[in-house]
Amino acid sequence: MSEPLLTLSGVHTHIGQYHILQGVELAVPRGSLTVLLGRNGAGKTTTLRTIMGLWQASAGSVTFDGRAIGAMSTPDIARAGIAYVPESMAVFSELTVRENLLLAARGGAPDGARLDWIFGFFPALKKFWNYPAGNLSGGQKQMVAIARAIVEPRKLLLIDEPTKGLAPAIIDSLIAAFRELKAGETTILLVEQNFNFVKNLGDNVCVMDDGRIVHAGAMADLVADEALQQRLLGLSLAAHQ
Ligand SMILES: Nc1ncnc2c1ncn2[C@@H]1O[C@H](COP(=O)(O)OP(=O)(O)OP(=O)(O)O)[C@@H](O)[C@H]1O
Repeated sequence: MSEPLLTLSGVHTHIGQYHILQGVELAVPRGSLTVLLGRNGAGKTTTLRTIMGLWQASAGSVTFDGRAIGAMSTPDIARAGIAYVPESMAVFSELTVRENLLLAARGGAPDGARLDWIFGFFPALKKFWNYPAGNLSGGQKQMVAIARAIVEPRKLLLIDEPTKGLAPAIIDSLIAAFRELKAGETTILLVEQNFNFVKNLGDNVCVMDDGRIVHAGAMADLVADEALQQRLLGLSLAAHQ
């Protein structure tokens, strides 16, 4: 088997005086969609922010595509091929959808074929192309945020809870978009609390609790084992079904 695209080994992260990540071990295989599940406050967002260099790990290593990225700056990590879609949907409200995407394209104006591909699963973006992004609904803003991350090919997408607050029809278009991305060889690390959304989408699953990975395996194995689901996800399932 080839080396994972991303590996976290013994990663500890402190935020101020708080010891949040406590030895995270995580491997994201190339071309896979890996889901990071866990209850509120488990450390999922902190893991993504640590990978992105927004928090500095106090110990351990982060390796991406064969390079140690733990000491690199966030812009350098982005240039290395990682895109991050935070939970807060990073869009520029005053700018149009078009301008939001143009700004995200580092290599000049986005390729027309790529835009058509994005419009294929997010038609609303074409419709509201010249509207300020701030006027869009929450689901549409989420589409803009994801479109910004995929406007150019990236090796790895980090996506934090994309379904939060979204209507089922929009969740369906997100599922289609993630399937397409995966088919196009983009590796995805997806933080979610909505098990129903990810159970047919993820190849692998990691479950976090108290700043550590407490389970890692194939999603199909977790889906087939209700006792394990209950043990690992009882709290979050009860809260989110
Ligand atoms: N800026 C911060 N200052 C202090 N503590 C923080 C900060 N950000 C996160 N934490 C704490 O770190 C812990 C992990 O938070 P994190 O956001 O990583 O969890 P999460 O698993 O993503 O949770 P959720 O599903 O609720 O988003 C929590 O106890 C949280 O209160």
